[in-house]
Amino acid sequence: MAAYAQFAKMNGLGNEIIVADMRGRADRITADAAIALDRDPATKFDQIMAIHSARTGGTEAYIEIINSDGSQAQACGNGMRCVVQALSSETGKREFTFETIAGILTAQEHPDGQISVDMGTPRFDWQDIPLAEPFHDTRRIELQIGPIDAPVLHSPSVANMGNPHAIFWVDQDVWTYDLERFGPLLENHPIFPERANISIAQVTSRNAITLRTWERGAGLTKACGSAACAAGVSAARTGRTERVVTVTVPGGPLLIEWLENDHVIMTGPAEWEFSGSLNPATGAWHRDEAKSSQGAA
Ligand SMILES: N[C@H](CCC[C@H](N)C(=O)O)C(=O)O
Repeated sequence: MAAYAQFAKMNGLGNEIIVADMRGRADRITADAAIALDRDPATKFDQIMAIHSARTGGTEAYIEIINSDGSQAQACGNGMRCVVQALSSETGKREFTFETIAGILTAQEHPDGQISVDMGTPRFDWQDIPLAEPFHDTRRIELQIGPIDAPVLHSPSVANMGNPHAIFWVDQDVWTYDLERFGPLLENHPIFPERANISIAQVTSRNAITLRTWERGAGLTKACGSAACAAGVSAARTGRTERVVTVTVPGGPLLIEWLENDHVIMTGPAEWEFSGSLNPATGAWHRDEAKSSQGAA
C-alpha cells in the first residue's frame, strides 16, 4: 500500500486547492484518488497541486496540476500561490522557480503576504489555443450560445495561458448569466479539441474587469487565476482596457499586469485551512490534528 503523503487544504481567493507533498517518491496521485477527495465535502477541491521532486536543475520542484475530474491542467495561477505560501512557510524562502507540464515559471512572496506568479506569455494563434478550425483573428471568434437570432453569449476572445480560455464579453452584471448551464456546453464544444475554460467578463473601467469562470474539468469556481490573466490580456488586446487591470472574481480581486516583455504577472493572496495526510492511490485521508489546532489558535 502506498505510504501517506502530507497535504494542506488551502484556497486562493476561494479557489479550492489541495497542496500535496509528493517529494522524494515515485508514485503519483491517481485520478481515482482525486475523484474520491473531491467527493468528500471536507476535501472537495478545484485543483490538486502535487509537489514532486525537481526534475530540472535550478527549479525548486515539479508541480503536477490535477482537476477535480482527475484530468491534468497545464496552469493554475491560484494553486501556484498556495504552493508558494506552503513552501515559504516551510523554508523561509520567498523566491521560487517551478516546473510544470507547460514549462518553467517563477513566483515570489511579498512582505505583505501577497504572492506574484509569472504566468508566462499568452498565445493567441488558433492552433495554440487550440481551436479545431482556423480563425485568423482570435480577438473575436464565431461561437455563440442561446437562440440563433438572439444569442445570450457570443463572439468570445480566446487565449492560451498554458491552458485554453474563452472570454465572453457582456454588458450586464455577470451574475445574471446562467453559467452553470452554458459552461459545460461551451467547455465541451467541438471548436475546442482540448476543451476550454469558459469565462464571462464585464469591463467596468479602463483598469477593472468583473469575471466569472466555468473551469474545464472543475466546473464553477470562486476564482480562476489563469482565466483572470486570459481576460486581462484579451481586454487589452481588444482595446477595452489598459495592460494593468484588477480582475474581480467571485472570491475577490487579482492584479493582472501584462508587461512589455509579454509576461503576465498575477498577484493575489493564498490561505491555509488545515493539514492532513492522504493516500495518493485511493484518496483516503485523515486530518493532522496537532497542526490543525495550532493553525486555528
Ligand atoms: N483554477 C486555476 C485554473 C485551473 C485550470 C483548469 N481548470 C484547466 O485548465 O483545466 C487557476 O487558478 O488558474
